[in-house]
Amino acid sequence: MTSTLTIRRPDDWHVHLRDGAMLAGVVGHTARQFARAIVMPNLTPPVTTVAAGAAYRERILAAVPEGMSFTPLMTAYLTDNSDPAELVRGFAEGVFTAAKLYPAGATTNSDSGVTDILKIQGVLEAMADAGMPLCIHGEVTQPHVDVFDREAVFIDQILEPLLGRIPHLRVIFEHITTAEAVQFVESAPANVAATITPQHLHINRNAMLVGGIRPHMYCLPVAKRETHRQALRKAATGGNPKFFLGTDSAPHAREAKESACGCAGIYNSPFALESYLTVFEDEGALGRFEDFASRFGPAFYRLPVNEEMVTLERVETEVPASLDVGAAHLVPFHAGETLRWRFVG
Ligand SMILES: NC(=O)N[C@@H](CC(=O)O)C(=O)O
Ligand SMILES: [Zn+2]
Ligand SMILES: [Zn+2]
Repeated sequence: MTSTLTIRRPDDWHVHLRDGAMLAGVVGHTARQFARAIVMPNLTPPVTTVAAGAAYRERILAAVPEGMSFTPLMTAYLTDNSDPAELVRGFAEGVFTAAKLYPAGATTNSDSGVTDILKIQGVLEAMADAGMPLCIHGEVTQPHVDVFDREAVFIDQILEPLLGRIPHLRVIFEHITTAEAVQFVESAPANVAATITPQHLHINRNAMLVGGIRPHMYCLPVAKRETHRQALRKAATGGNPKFFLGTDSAPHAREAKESACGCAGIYNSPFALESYLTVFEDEGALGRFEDFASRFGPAFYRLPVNEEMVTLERVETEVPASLDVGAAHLVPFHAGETLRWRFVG
C-alpha cells in the first residue's frame, strides 16, 4: 500500500491568477504546489503587448508570498489587431511563453478576442515560424450551436482547418472536455497537445444540474456527459505525452458565482494535486502521475523539468466550504469534501 508519493515538482500549464487584491489572495495557492504556471492573459484590459506582459509578470512576482519560489510563464492575448512582430519579439525576449486564442465571446473576458481566425492568419504563421506555442480556448460561439457541442464543432470548423493551413503550428488545445477532443489530439502530429483540468476528470454535467443547480460546478467549456469524462480519464492517466496538467483554476467571488447570471470558472488551485491524484489512484495509474504532472508539460513547451521534489501522502484532507482570500470569499472545487491525499510540500 503506497502511503507517500514523491515526484518532481509539477507545473500548471493553464491558470488564472487575476490581478490586484485577487492576485494577492490566490497566487500563494498556485505557488505552494507548482514551480511554474502558464498564466492566462484575460485581464481587463487584456494583456496584449510585451510591456503589459512584463508588467503583469512583475505584479505576480511581487504578490508571491515570502519564502515561496514561483515562475509565472506569461501569455499574450490575441485580438483581431494583434501585431505579429510584437508577439514574436515578446517570445524572443522571454516575456511571452505562448499566445492565447479566445474566440470572441467564448468565455470570461473574451470580448476582445478573435472574431474570425482568418483575420490572424499572418500572426499565426509568424508564431509557427518562430516556434511560439498557441494556447486555444476551443469553442465556437455561434448562437445556434448548443453549448454542449461547441468544443466538438470547434474541432471541425476551426482547429482541423487551421492545422491544415499551418501544419507546423505548435498548439495546446486547452481544458479539453470531450471524447472528440481526445481522439483529435491522439491522432494529430506531435506538435498538438492538450491540457486537462481536475474538474473535467471528476464531474460530468449531472454534478452541475441534478438535485438543484450548482454554480460552483460551472465552468467553460461546460462539463459534458459521463462518456466524455471517461474518455478524459483514460487520456490523462494513459501515459500519452500529449496530455498534461492544466488546472484552469479560475477564481470568481462567491457572490459572482451564486447569481442569476453566474460567472464561469472553478477555483481548484488550493487542492489541485490532491484532486488529480485521487483520479490517478482510482484509475490504477499512480505510477504515471509524475509524467502527467511534471514531465509531459515541460517536454511539450521545450523547458527543463523541475529539479526539486515534492511529496504527497495518503492522508485525508478536508476541503473547506469556503476560503477567505482577503479580496473575496471563494468556494473551492471539492468544497466540504474529504480528499484521500495531502500535499506535504
Ligand atoms: N474556465 C472558465 O470557466 N473561466 C475562465 C476562462 C476560461 O478559461 O475559459 C475564467 O477566466 O474565469
Ligand atoms: Zn478557456
Ligand atoms: Zn482558463
